[in-house]
Amino acid sequence: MVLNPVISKLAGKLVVLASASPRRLEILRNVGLRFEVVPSWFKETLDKSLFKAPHEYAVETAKQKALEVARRMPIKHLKTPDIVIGADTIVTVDGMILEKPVDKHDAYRMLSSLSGKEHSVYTGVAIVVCHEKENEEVDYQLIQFYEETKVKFADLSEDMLWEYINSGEPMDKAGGYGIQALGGMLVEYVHGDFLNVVGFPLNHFCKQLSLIYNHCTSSSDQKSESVHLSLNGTHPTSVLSQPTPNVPTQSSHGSSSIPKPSSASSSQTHHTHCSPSASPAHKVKRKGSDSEVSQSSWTLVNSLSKHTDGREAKLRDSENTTLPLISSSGQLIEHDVTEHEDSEPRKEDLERIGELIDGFKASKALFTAARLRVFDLLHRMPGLDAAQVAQEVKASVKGTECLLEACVSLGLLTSKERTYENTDLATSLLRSDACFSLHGYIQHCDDTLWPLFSHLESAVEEGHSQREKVVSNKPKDMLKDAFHNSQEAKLRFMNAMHCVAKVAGKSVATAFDLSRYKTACDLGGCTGAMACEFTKAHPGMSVMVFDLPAVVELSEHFHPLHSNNRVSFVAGDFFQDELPKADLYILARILHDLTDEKLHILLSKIADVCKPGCGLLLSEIFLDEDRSGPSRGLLQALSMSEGKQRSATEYSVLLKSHGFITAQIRHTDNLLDAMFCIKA
Ligand SMILES: O=c1[nH]cc([C@@H]2O[C@H](COP(=O)(O)OP(=O)(O)OP(=O)(O)O)[C@@H](O)[C@H]2O)c(=O)[nH]1
Repeated sequence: MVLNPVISKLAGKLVVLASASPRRLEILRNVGLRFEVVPSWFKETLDKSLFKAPHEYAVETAKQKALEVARRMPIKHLKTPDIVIGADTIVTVDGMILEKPVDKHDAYRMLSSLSGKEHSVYTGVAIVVCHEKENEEVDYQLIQFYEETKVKFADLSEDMLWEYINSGEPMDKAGGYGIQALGGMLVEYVHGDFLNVVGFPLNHFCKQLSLIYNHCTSSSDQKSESVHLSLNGTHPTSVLSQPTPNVPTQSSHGSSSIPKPSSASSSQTHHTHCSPSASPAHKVKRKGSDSEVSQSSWTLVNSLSKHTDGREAKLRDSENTTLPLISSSGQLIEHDVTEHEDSEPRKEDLERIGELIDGFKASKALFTAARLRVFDLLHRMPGLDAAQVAQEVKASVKGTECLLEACVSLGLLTSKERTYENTDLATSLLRSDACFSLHGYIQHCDDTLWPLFSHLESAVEEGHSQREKVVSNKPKDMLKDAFHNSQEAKLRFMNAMHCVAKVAGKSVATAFDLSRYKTACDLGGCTGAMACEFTKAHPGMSVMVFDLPAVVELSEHFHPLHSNNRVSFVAGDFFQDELPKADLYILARILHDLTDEKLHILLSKIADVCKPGCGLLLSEIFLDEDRSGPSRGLLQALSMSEGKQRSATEYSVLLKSHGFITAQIRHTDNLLDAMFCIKA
């Protein structure tokens, strides 16, 4: 990165964008920053009246978004990021703070209050820098700032206002407009950073990064010094908090201190608008026990499963001496990790490789425990010991004990005095009767994908799926495979699809404002789980599930969906038969598995039946534009038979060739992303 060397300084670091905003993602990705997106779960409900100035609210919200992700990741993702970036954009006019409209009337209220006037757009940004220390603690340092841009709107007629609102664009945008798209037509002038209005003040951000990486934290000693100072309860006076001679002057807002809203964070935090400051550190201590969060003392004691502790201990041993590897013939190879390298391998590299090497063992341990219904059992009868579990699941005591211990190390179970209980994760996702159970999908992975992946080498050599090696019959299509088998196999396959639709359905169904559509058709909608989420999210909408006759026949096994009278089932083959008429078509997890030829046949059929203004909602895993992730999508491609994985732009281009214009894209942080297109 020539333009901004500091971006390249982040290469190799785990940078996390704590935001679901596709615009922030695009702004940062466009400058070559490599990062993961982990949207924040922080609810934007801080009491605005507690803030002296609106930008303080934006900064505090950005901070809470970033900290929530920084705290969650070590526990839920079992990895600690190096940097977490949070942001919050607000619009202020006539003393009011405008966020995203909740519905069309709210959008009308906002846009009419902006008509003919100048307003301010503030984006607050928080950068949380995480430092993992030798003693298994994580120190958090916080740099926060904001940027203001002034925007003047033209006078807006009622017709213009409603046309704009009905385009759907205002709904996920601060102040109810998107300056980068149709909303740009409403704007007379912009004073300040344009990208700040779009959601991220890139220039100011780069300057702050440069302060962190070029001037302030050149040595790890300095970093830890700042932590100890802040933990002593004093205001941070670390290097990060000292304005350096090179601190750029960003704007004329002068300095501001962060007030004390609901969290205790502010009590020790004083920041100037222009200079980066170290916050009182959040100190994370890893324990094998439940989490304990003490914000008031600015000390967070997070729980990490024994998994992390155990794994790190093992890696540290191997780091010093040898890395044990298992050869394909099963022999232990003592491999001197330093033998062929000039420099010692980095701890995080060893950790990453260790995770990859052991990944298959972890998957199979999970599959086996799920198959034996260990999580169901421990939900019904928590606190059993290994012998009792073994008796219930009809397995050996020795094998069961090993499996239970492995599950504890993976964060699926907890153990106390050699008795076992489910973790929250197991309770919510692994019990077969949980509302968001992935049990059926796990079974499918074990039954179908596991054998397929055992032939991966041949698949790579030959360039096609090895499905014929793992199913007795020849057809390559997964659904048809299932339908050539027993009823039980068909139901198992449907159950796998059902699980994914139930877990991802709400995120997909609520990703866009679809209130204008009254009838939808979910093509290949299987059990109707996704359709059901659409009817829940859109009270005025009815959804037809269009799927093969055999699927429709078996769908009644998936109660209580059939009690939802806004979900109906129509039997047919979308390649052969006429498609039902609807205002909105849903294609969830369909396109990635089709050949180009089939895909164009299907899209042409949808385009033919769609009138202008009809919607098409596509839900798939969207690959990063440079195809560097997410791994989930790229790994799935390894087992796909005919289709391919695409980025959001690739899907957009494909749909455009059939007359569908992409209106919005949503990276949901759930199992599936979503794209909303309108027939031109
Ligand atoms: O001209 C534009 N103005 C604003 C936007 C987009 O508006 C939203 C602002 O909302 P917020 O800061 O709360 O961010 P979210 O989208 O909810 O994502 P988080 O997960 O970060 O909370 C933001 O997406 C801007 O990009 C715009 O697009 N144009």
